[in-house]
Amino acid sequence: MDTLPYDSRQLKHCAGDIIRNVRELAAAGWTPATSSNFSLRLDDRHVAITVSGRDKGRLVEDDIMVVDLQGQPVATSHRPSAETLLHTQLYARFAEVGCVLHTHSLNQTVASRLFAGAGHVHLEGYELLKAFTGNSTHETAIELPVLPNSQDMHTLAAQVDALLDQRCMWGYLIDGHGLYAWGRDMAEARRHLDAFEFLLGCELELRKLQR
Ligand SMILES: CSCCC(=O)C(=O)COP(=O)(O)O
Ligand SMILES: [Zn+2]
Repeated sequence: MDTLPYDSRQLKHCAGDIIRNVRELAAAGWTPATSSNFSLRLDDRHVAITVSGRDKGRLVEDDIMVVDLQGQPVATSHRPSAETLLHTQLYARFAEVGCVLHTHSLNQTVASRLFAGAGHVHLEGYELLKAFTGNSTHETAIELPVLPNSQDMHTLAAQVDALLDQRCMWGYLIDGHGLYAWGRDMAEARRHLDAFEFLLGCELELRKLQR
């Protein structure tokens, strides 16, 4: 009999979705050296998230585990991502958030260093801004926040909460670290992640050309 507090078929479904998508992100070089972490909402109290320290390009079903909305492991001895709190804070705060993706691509990491002083990356006038839910024209701008890095997830989560108190956003950079992006489901979170990656690449190229 299944006595788990979540639907194990749903976990299997989520694990497959994470594995398929992360394989593509890893093939693009966005998850170097066991970096990055990924999650999907299972239900209103549980989240499927990657186990800490695994090679994200070679994930198997056993590399996806369940945590509650406080980030505590549920019915498993696995250790969840070291950055679990940065995922669960979004699920706990927004009932509509269904997926959180975190990657360490070269563009994301270089941009986080370059724009750390400004505290944000200004993205304006790009057609691709329409990839972000809520935008319907290129005649708009997004400030992608760049937060100071910390090994203390409570410090990082407090910075994110302070930003979310002020504005609606679909992602942020952490200095010298990488990008967090989210959405209502995997497709939307992937679209946001892909759009941030492309736009950061554009900004870095422009900086090179303007030198
Ligand atoms: C070797 S990468 C350092 C940790 C990190 O930033 C990351 O994204 C992966 O951590 P996890 O515990 O989720 O494997
Ligand atoms: Zn990371």
